[in-house]
Amino acid sequence: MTPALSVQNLCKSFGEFALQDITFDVPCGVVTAIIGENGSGKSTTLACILGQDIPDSGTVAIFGTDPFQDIQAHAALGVSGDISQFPGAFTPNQLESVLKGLFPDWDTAAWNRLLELCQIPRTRRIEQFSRGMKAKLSLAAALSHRAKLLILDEATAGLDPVVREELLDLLLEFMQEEDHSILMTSHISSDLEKIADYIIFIRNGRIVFSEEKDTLLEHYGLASVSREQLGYVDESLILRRRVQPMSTDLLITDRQAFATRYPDYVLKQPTLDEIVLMFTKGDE
Ligand SMILES: Nc1ncnc2c1ncn2[C@@H]1O[C@H](COP(=O)(O)OP(=O)(O)OP(=O)(O)O)[C@@H](O)[C@H]1O
Repeated sequence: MTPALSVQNLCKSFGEFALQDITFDVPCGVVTAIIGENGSGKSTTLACILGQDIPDSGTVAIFGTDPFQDIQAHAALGVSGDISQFPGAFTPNQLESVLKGLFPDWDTAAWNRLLELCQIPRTRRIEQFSRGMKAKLSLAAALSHRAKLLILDEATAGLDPVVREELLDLLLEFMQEEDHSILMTSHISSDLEKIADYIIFIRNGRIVFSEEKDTLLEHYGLASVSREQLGYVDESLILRRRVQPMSTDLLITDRQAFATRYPDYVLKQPTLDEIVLMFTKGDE
């Protein structure tokens, strides 16, 4: 099946920073999250996909076609978060008039429902909105033009837990349709643990790993071993290691196998943050 989004060998340099050979697909029906430290290249990747930055090389296909040649592919795309900036002088009602003209499939009923649900005032200027209100408005707009692929850049950043939960519920509702997909960036691992199916970790402009979230959380393990215990551990089970003052942390690829072979060792299921930390601070 044609993926919702296919990114091949994307490269983009800004002085010392270089996005290098970014390649991944977002299959239909899947939520893919790009994670990584500040400045690792997440937003640049999205900006290249959306044509806001011109890549030095590489290709982007949305539902199999070049989004810059095929207007239909563009209409299939909903954008939210930092990358979607609406004119502050507009009210939501004025914004709707513009969006209706831009998107032939505009769904007025969905827009009305979402504005009601998110308690967005229709006649207040957007520049007077709080960050949470802007985030909800931008997601409402993305969800109201019957997009099949949502691209969300830090869509839940800076929001209180209640608003975050509301936005995540809207995204989960969007994902009820099997041909819908999401590509998102986020630093909030609890959000990702709730909605992402696939995790792509970028560091210094390169993909370090891309893996199913369930594989990361269900199969990986985090062991804490003494120097003596470390000597007995089968190297082939160790993905990353991080030396601590009193022990060594090991990121293990097969938690079950490790638990069977070393039943007395301290071992737990890692969080997404701990996995990222092991890839960032640990050694191979
Ligand atoms: N228009 C630009 N001109 C020059 N440098 C840029 C530009 N856009 C991004 N960069 C640089 O590219 C690098 C990656 O930035 P990017 O915004 O993609 O990171 P990020 O992973 O999204 O970070 P964050 O988590 O902080 O949002 C940074 O070093 C940034 O300074």
